[in-house]
Amino acid sequence: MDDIRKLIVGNWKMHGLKSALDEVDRLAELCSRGEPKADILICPPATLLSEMAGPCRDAGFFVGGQTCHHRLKGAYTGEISAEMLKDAGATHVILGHSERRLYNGETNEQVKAKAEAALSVGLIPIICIGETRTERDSGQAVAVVSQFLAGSIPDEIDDFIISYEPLWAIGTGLVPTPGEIAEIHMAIRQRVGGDIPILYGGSVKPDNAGRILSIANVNGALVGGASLKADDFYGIIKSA
Ligand SMILES: O=C(CO)COP(=O)(O)O
Repeated sequence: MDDIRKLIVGNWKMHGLKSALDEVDRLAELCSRGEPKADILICPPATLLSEMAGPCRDAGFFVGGQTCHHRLKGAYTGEISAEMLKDAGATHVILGHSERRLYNGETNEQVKAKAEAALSVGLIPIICIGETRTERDSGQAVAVVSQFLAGSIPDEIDDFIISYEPLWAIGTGLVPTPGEIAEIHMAIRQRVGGDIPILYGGSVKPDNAGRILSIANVNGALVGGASLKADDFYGIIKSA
């Protein structure tokens, strides 16, 4: 559905010391010059979440986590629970990002359990899915994405967000053609129904955001590198 309000998400990944709060101030200043037509969500490292929640709320931005544990509490050294994210001011949590699937071995089953934990405390999960270059080149992109969807979305929920992030487009400057994005987003739309926002992620920049965000069933963007500097991120927000 193209009448879903666009959502532009900044995934800061493992970037950002306290000095990054200046970028939030700068973004707030840029956005205050004109009413943004998109919702804005920043997902900083967990260490910055509490401190960023206040300034973000004042500026009308949401803040979110980058992952959470599937249990709400317990003896899990180094982990962070959905409830802790919520307590720190988060409204959303990114789950199943390909970097976590790759480096932390996250499976669809774990992503699904994490999404259930997030939903149980009122956080909106942003579930990431996407194919590798090899899978795309062998014509399996739609099938791979469908498998991710079938495996990682909890049953009977209607408050979640999907982000399609082809692995080969993350941090590479490569972007699928509009037709390729449209095909995958349509396949996702058919699976999740009309009201679920579907984001695109992977090398979204100020100079290609307008083109990407105008593709059917693209309801927003999940932005990595270009979300770290307020001016770049605002360039994307403006395109929405
Ligand atoms: O992984 C991404 C967002 O989650 C995309 O990262 P880039 O925008 O740096 O390609």
